[in-house]
Amino acid sequence: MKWAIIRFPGSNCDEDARFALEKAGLKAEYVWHTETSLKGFDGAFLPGGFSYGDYLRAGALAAKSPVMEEVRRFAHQGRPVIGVCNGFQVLTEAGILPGALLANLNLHFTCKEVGVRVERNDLPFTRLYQKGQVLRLPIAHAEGRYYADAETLARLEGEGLVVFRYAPLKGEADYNPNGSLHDIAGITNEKGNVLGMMPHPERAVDEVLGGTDGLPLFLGLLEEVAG
Ligand SMILES: NC(=O)CC[C@H](N)C(=O)O
Repeated sequence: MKWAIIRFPGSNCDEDARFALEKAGLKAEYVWHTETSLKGFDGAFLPGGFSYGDYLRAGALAAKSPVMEEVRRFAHQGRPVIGVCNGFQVLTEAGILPGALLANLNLHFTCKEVGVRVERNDLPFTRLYQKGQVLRLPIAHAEGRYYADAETLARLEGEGLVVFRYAPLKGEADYNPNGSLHDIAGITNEKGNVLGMMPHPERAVDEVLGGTDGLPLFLGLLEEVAG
């Protein structure tokens, strides 16, 4: 299974994404955002970073890149698409996932480890986790506050599209790092083939990085093909 790691001007987690995918045994290649075809690829990974310097709104300009039409096609065809951090922002700005990522409530760039609860494990991305398991993953963002209108939120909850929620690691009361509604850290689409999340699983795939809780997400993608 070959993954396209989409590079926008200002992407900075592209190499981390490649490291994680390859560590899990998957093939990955970088694809510049001006490409109009993802022929030969099975999945698309939109990495974190500051595409277009986060001008206008994080992800807003990258969402208009030529390659995004292909990413949209992948999403509709049921192929796996993952957007992490800035990648999640791009997916919402492109309308591929609902809602928006607003400025953190504290108005600070927040870089720390957080608890992230797995809400469903019937997706390729989460099949190797237990439902209810709390992962320790890093976040690093200024615009990570998940927001959606009441109707969209009700639909997300009603259809079980919330995949990850911020949760206490050690019983702390202030576990939601950015003010996301319903503590939402990651969502999927109706088909369950598109994942957008603010925490960085690709930065938690080796003890030397401080933890390995992100690795099963990538290993799960491998199982999908093997199984
Ligand atoms: N690591 C990231 O992708 C975070 C950057 C992101 N554009 C932000 O909201 O700050």
